[in-house]
Amino acid sequence: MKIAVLGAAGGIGQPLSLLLKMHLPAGSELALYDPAPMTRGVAVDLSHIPTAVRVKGYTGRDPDAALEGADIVLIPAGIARKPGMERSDLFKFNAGIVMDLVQHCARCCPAALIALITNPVNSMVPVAAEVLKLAGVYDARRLFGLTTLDVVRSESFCASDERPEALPVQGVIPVVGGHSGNTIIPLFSHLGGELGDDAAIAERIRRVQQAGTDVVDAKAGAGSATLAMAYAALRFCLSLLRARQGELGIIECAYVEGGHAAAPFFSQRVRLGVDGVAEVLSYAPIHPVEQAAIDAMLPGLNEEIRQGIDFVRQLMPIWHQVSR
Ligand SMILES: NC(=O)c1ccc[n+]([C@@H]2O[C@H](COP(=O)([O-])OP(=O)(O)OC[C@H]3O[C@@H](n4cnc5c(N)ncnc54)[C@H](O)[C@@H]3O)[C@@H](O)[C@H]2O)c1
Ligand SMILES: O=C(O)C[C@H](O)C(=O)O
Repeated sequence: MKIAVLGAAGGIGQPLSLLLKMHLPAGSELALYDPAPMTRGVAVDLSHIPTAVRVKGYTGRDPDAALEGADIVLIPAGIARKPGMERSDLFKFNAGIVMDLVQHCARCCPAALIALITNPVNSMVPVAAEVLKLAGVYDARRLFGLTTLDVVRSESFCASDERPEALPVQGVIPVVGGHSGNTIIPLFSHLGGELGDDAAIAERIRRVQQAGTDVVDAKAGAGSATLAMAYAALRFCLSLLRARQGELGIIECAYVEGGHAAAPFFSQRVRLGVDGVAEVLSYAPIHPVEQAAIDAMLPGLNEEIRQGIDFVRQLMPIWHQVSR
């Protein structure tokens, strides 16, 4: 299997590449692309770790050599938030980057599974979908927005300093909706047991929704979540790989197209198979507080989706003229 990381020299890209070098199955190939000149150095550095994973660094203007033959493409390319910013403020910088990179994916590895980390995820996945559609290679089963960090946080927040052993079984708490502010809806009701009153449930949801901003504020201008994100992306990538190699029963949450009546793209539990999403799974039944949170955020989520689609539909014709 060949795994390409686009944005590999960045805050997420470096620890993610390290984790991949350590945990990918023996014989895998890791292709690291970033326009930052240090990328080859990152690859040389990682190549000194004695695991049976080949690493190669690529820089320069386009990622084609890194993408050639890739089975999975992980994209943490683009800028991150600073205090006071919303994820949506990143749209104008990151949409062009994603549009460009996904065009290269369409050309060089049209059958690859693509997992987008770049924010705002709620709009970037529709951007990528439109690009792939225009290139004639779109398959909704193969495109994912990464929301695993919300799942990871929901699991972590079940434990506390007093009860570090309270971590739930991995994957039991689905996080649905999207990946920004109130579109992030962790369904703690799936844990079963005593949930507390409505205010307590709402507060648990709010804590997960706020978690990204807490990191941004705590890093005080030096970026957003990188380390837990790298862990989350590794976890998701290994699930994709296991499913691609035929293992059954692999379930993850991800922001994908289809499967939800109220929004064309929605983060939900999916069963993974050889070609990506094999089945979108129901998250019912849920608590009324969780349902109210979903209902309240849907207009905003649909607006973010529309922004991504419109961006590509307006820009792609101009883009093609300029690049001809
Ligand atoms: N989905 C999530 O849960 C989640 C979590 C954390 C961060 N993020 C997002 O991930 C993105 C990256 O965050 P970061 O902290 O690694 O940022 P960063 O600035 O540290 O790194 C981004 C990297 O992207 C590279 N880059 C820029 N243009 C590129 C291009 N055209 N092709 C390839 N690489 C390119 C830069 O050179 C840089 O190395 C941000 O948009 C951030 O908001 C998402
Ligand atoms: O909050 C951010 O800007 C980064 C990421 O989306 C996160 O949830 O940590």
